[in-house]
Amino acid sequence: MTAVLEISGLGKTYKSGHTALSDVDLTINKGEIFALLGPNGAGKTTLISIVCGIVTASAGTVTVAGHDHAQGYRAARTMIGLVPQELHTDAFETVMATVSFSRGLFGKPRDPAFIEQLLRDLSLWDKRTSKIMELSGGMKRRVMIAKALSHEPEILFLDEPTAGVDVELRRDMWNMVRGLRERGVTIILTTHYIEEAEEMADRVGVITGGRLILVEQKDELIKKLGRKTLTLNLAEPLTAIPDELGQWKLALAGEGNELVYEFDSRAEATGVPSLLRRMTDIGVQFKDLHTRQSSLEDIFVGLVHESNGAKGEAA
Ligand SMILES: Nc1ncnc2c1ncn2[C@@H]1O[C@H](COP(=O)(O)OP(=O)(O)OP(=O)(O)O)[C@@H](O)[C@H]1O
Repeated sequence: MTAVLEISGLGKTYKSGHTALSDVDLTINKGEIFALLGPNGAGKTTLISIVCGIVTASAGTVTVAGHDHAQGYRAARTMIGLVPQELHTDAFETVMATVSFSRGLFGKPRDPAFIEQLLRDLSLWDKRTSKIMELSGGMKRRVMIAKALSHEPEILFLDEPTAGVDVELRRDMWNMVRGLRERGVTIILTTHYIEEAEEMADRVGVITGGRLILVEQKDELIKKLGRKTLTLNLAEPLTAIPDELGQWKLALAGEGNELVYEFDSRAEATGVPSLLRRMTDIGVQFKDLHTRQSSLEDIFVGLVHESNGAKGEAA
C-alpha cells in the first residue's frame, strides 16, 4: 500500500482561542475511500481545510504524495480536488467557463475533450452555456464537483457531499465516486449519513472534539455490527441467572423479567437454539422474544459519548 497523504501531529487553534484539532495522525492510502465521521463542530472541515491550504495549521505536518505541504505547497495542492460544503462560484459565468477556468488555475493545459467528458459524466453537458445563477441547487453542486475534478486531482475531498441533495444526485455522486476509485483516485469524504460510510468506505475515521479517536477498516466495524441482542420476556421473573445457563453470556434486565443475550450474528453457532432448548429443559419459560442488531450508528454514538465522557472526567 502506498501512502498518498500523511498527516502527523496536526493541530489547529483558531485566533478565538478555540482548539479545533489536537494532535491528529492519519495516513491515507492511494486509491482508498476514507470516510471521516464526526458530530457537528468535531473538526472535520478544519482538517480538510488545512490539507487544502485554506486554513493554516498551528502544529504538525502534512505530506501529499511525498510533497511536504509547507515547502512544496503548489505541487501538493495540484494533486488535490475539493468539493466544499458551501457552494461558492461566480454566479455570472457559464458552466463551461467556470469549469475550464478552474483547470487553468492549476496550470493544466486546455483539454476540451476532457472537460466535455467531465460535464457529460455529471449530466451538465446540456447546461454548459447556462449561467451558474440560473441553475438549481443540485446542478450547482454538480458544478462544484466538476470544478474540483477539472485539474484531474489524485485526491478528492468531499465535504458533506450529499447533505440536502436529491436521491438522483446522490446516486450519481456515488457512481462517480466508484468510477474515480477505479481510476486510482483517492477519496476522502465527510458525511453525516452513516449508512453511506457503511456502503462506500474502505476505512472509517471517527473524530470528536478535534481528536481522531478511531480509524478502522470498515470490515472490522462490520464485525462489530454483527453483534445482536436477543431479549426474552420471561413468564416468571428471575432473581438470578440459573447456573445451568452459565455457558451463555446473559444478563438480567427489567427487574428480572427479561433475559438479555448478546451474540455475534455472523458466527456459525450463535448459541441461540441451544440456549432456548436449555431454558425449556430447566423450566424457564418466556412469553415473547425480540432481537436487535447494533448499527454503525450505535457504535459511532457510543464512541462519541464515551469520548465526551472521558473528557468530562478529565476536566
Ligand atoms: N474561523 C474560525 N474561527 C474560530 N473557530 C472556528 C473557525 N472555524 C471553525 N471554528 C470552530 O472549530 C470547531 C470545528 O469546526 P469544523 O467546521 O471543523 O467542524 P465540522 O466537524 O466540520 O462540523 P460540521 O459537521 O458542523 O460541519 C467548531 O467548534 C467551530 O465553531
